[in-house]
Amino acid sequence: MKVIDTALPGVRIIEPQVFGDARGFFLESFSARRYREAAGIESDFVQDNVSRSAHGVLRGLHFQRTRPQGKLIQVVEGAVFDVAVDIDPQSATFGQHVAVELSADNHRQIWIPPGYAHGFCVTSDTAIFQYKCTDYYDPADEGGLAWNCPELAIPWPIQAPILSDKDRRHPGLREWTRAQAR
Ligand SMILES: Cc1cn([C@H]2C[C@H](O)[C@@H](COP(=O)(O)OP(=O)(O)O[C@H]3O[C@@H](C)C(=O)[C@@H](O)[C@H]3O)O2)c(=O)[nH]c1=O
Repeated sequence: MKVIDTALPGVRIIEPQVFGDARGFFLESFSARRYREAAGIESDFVQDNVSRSAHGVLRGLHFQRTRPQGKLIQVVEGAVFDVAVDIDPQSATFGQHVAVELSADNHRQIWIPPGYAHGFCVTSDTAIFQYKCTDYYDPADEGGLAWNCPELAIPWPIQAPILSDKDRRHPGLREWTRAQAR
């Protein structure tokens, strides 16, 4: 498998080895020892999630405030534009993002360590999105940032995405940072 570093500390793109034959293909989507040795993922995953979304759906930007989740993400049907944002005010890359296409065709995964905001939008007719998490979901701990915050300047490939009510109400980076400092 191939591991590609990104501009954000610890955020890595992983290309699993794909074994194709006349029947289709096979790949290992996670293996604790190899992902630790090759990609530096030490984590114990405790929760696996699957979501299905239609074209133009955007979920994000999400994080958990006190129990941040590391996420190992892949798409098993369709394609998404996936984004991680550095939300650590002490970080040299605070406010910067990494974006990658994850699709059922390119088999790419992204590893986002705990402490980043994450979101994606669906560029295919539908997408099935699958991810492993290093901590449990806690609705009381959820935080969010506005997907279209001008300071983040994320080049989303979709202009008028379909959002949840919750995702329409998130603050921008500056407002969120100010609220943290209080
Ligand atoms: C995320 C999550 C949601 N839920 C429930 C809560 C709610 O009723 C329903 C839908 O929740 P949401 O609207 O928050 O789902 P969604 O917008 O898909 O949330 C996800 O977005 C992506 C971008 C992430 O990074 C994930 O960590 C997660 O925040 O599912 C769980 O039971 N467990 C979970 O782990």
